Amino acid sequence: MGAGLRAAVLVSPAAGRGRAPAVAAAVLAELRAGGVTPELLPATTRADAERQAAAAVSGGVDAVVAVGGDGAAHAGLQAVAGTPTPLAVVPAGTGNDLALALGVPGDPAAAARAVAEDLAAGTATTIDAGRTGERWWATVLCCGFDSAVTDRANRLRWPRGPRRYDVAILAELARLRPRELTLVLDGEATTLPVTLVAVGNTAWYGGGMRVCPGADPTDGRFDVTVVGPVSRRELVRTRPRLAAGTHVEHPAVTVHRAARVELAEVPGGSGLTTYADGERVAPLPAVTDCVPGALRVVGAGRRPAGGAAA
Ligand SMILES: Nc1ncnc2c1ncn2[C@@H]1O[C@H](COP(=O)(O)OP(=O)(O)OP(=O)(O)O)[C@@H](O)[C@H]1O
Repeated sequence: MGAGLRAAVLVSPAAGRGRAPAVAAAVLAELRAGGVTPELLPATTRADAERQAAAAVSGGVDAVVAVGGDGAAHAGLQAVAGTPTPLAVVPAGTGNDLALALGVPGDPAAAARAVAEDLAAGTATTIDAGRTGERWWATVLCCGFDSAVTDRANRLRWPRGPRRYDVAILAELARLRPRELTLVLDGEATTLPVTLVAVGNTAWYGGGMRVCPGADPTDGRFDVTVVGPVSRRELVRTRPRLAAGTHVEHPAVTVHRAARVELAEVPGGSGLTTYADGERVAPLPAVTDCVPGALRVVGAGRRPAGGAAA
């Protein structure tokens, strides 16, 4: 049954500060041992990765395996979403929120074994995916404080690594103020001051923060967490509660469900953009749809979503 199985493998060169390339050989070996022929794609940029993965899907591979963090998965997703070809994520990045939500083993070799097992057995899990303009995403789309931090961190030349985020957070905290957004949820519009909006297909973003704790990627809808105006002090004090998802009990936080989410700044806004899977997705105004069952995944369901590695 497993004869002739082929998987295109994307390795995110910088993921996990070099962890993805370091585990790639073990991942390829596990795939081969499980009867799957890996085809390593030589992409060195995100655009190459997307193009090469799309060509591999057209060429009839049985799966696209993304080795890296959520950015690697995001690149693979562009090629497979809306097609029957499944995506596999092998967690080796700084942020592995999709792997966490899907219950993928935390160890890259074990994750690759699970992929080969599912491909050989012909089993896959189907989940929803978000679509904003032409971009697909799988985890959480965010707009507001968090997207401004990521935007700023990406513009900083110094310091390098995760410290960039610390500097960007301090800079954005210093200029923290609510932004007037028009939020349209399944056609119902409200204009309100917000600190951030998180549109969740799955629960986690930012490397293990459970921002949309009730999000279920099989229910055909997003969970939308809206954080209203909060002071700097409250934001700093409430952020640690994101890990457990208890921030939703804060009086400034509301949670909504919708299949279509439209976000726009009121005129004179500050040029906000949206990020999803840790990647820049689209500037405002942005319309996002939950596309039911758009993504098939293999190697998932080996532990509870968000659970500790088995
Ligand atoms: N195959 C690839 N080739 C080149 N670049 C890629 C590839 N896959 C992903 N990238 C890009 O590399 C960056 C980092 O990758 P990824 O998100 O997988 O790792 P990470 O460790 O979680 O990264 P970060 O900590 O920077 O978020 C992303 O911006 C992504 O777009």
